Amino acid sequence: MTTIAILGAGKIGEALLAGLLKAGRRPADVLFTERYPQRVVELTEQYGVRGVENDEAAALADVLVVAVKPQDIEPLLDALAPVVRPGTLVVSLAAGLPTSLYERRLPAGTAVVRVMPNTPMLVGEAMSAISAGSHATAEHLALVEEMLASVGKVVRVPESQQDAVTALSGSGPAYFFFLVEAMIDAGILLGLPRGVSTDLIIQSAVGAALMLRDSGDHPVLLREAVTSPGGTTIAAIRELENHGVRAALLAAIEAAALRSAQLGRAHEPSA
Ligand SMILES: NC(=O)C1=CN([C@@H]2O[C@H](COP(=O)(O)OP(=O)(O)OC[C@H]3O[C@@H](n4cnc5c(N)ncnc54)[C@H](OP(=O)(O)O)[C@@H]3O)[C@@H](O)[C@H]2O)C=CC1
Ligand SMILES: O=C(O)[C@@H]1CCC=N1
Repeated sequence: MTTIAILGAGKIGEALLAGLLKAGRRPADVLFTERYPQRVVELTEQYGVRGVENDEAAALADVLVVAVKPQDIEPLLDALAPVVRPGTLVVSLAAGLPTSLYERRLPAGTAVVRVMPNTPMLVGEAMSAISAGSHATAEHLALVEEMLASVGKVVRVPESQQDAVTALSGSGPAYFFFLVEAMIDAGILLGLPRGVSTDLIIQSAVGAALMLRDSGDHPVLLREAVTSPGGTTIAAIRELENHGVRAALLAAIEAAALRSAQLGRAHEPSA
């Protein structure tokens, strides 16, 4: 069985850890690293997996999944470079960081696959996009695809599209949580108890998400089916358009993609 080490078991690293175990991977086949001993204890107690140092992970694992913040990548790669074994596959989950950065800093020929996942991995509903670095083979891509398919959906994209993917599905869950939060507040404004408002909105979000996924209908058709002539929905839609919500989403997602590209540029040799 392939041994996977997750380097940096924070929010997305833990989501992957939990998702892999939930999908049936044996705790003995999953390792993680973390900076603080207390976090190591917590994760070990919760998941029954072993916390190790980064150099030990490099010695033991077939796949090293890098899940630290882009700002923490340089010291981690410095620590890994002398200990990464030939044949190890490095999988990057970090926003913005190109595979060329890893290839420059790790031993020549290291196979790297860049992945942009999202936190619904925790419930087996991740959306992950994967791209091969220049030394990653079809087998490497297939291995990463298989690993991520156990915790959600996977698509293959050219690496040049990863900043856009990061802005859409990487950050995407946050936009939906933000909308839900605002809609719950609208219920409060209308005088509903917070618990009732929360139940109404979350179940509406779940129902709408399932219709989007399972009906095969375009979102416009689904929205039109809710929008009765002279009714309540069109009164709300007019306000959303008046307040530029569509334009705000375009601008917000464009800003996220630009930030992803900027995070990558910060690690270019001349930067
Ligand atoms: N959160 C998300 O929804 C998504 C995040 N990502 C990407 O995943 C990466 C991690 O993000 P996220 O999980 O949110 O961040 P977190 O800060 O929650 O997780 C990163 C973890 O790595 C630890 N860490 C840092 N350096 C080391 C090291 N050298 N060795 C071991 N552990 C280390 C951090 O410790 P400490 O707390 O001490 O800093 C932290 O616990 C980022 O690159 C991000 O772009 C990708 C898709 C979605
Ligand atoms: O906000 C971030 O930078 C990370 C990457 C995608 C989602 N969270």
